[in-house]
Amino acid sequence: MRKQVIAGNWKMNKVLNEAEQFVQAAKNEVPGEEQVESVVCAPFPFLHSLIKETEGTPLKVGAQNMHFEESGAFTGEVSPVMLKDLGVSYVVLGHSERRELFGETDEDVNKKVHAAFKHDLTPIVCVGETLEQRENNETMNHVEAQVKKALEGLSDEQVQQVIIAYEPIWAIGTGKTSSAEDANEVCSHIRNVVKEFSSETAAEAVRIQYGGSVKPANVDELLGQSDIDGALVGGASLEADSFLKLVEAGKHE
Ligand SMILES: O=C[C@H](O)COP(=O)(O)O
Repeated sequence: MRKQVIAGNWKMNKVLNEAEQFVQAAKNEVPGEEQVESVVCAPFPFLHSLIKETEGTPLKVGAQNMHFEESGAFTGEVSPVMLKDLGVSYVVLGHSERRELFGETDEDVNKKVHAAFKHDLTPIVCVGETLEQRENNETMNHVEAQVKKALEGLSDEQVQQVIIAYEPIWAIGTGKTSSAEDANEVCSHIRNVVKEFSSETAAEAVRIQYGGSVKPANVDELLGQSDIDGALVGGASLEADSFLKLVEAGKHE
């Protein structure tokens, strides 16, 4: 049985004081790690403080991006070595906003996934189609290509540890959610892709989240699907109350 992982992606929101207040309110209220994995992926300037604040609690801290190089002349970038040194556990890679707004390619995402494993960070790899691709029935092919490119060169054991977040781009921040059945169909396809690409063991182990306007009102139905193992949540993860409802739902599935 795969453990659900509920990750909040705060994106470029909050100031330090607000971030600290959030984790103070949530860190001892989230269920134990054996029931559900609870993660907040915060902006870089908050990571150090939030990791100190959450030490010894089930609430884990993730980053929203990183460079694939360990160090060097990459002005403005943050390396996996820096994240690991701070105590970061998870890193969101290849979010559609990174791909669309900052030109990240599948090759970049693949290099970042390898760098994450090298530094013992759990990658949350985002894939998903545009509205146009969905309307042209290209969803499955597009998502399949993204998954294969992101996982290229990983060992079977590494694939088992990856978290894949399926986020239809048209559902992000729009209030439009994929129906639970449609989301599950794509997640199930992703699991089959992993099976062909890697192994049945990897396909059984890999966690596949859904993301795109997940909120307390729809999370139960989404997490109740056979191939959805958690959620990557933007807007509804910004308030502790709402985030706690989401992780509570993960516990029940
Ligand atoms: O990473 C999170 C996703 O982009 C979903 O964002 P949203 O929950 O605000 O739609």
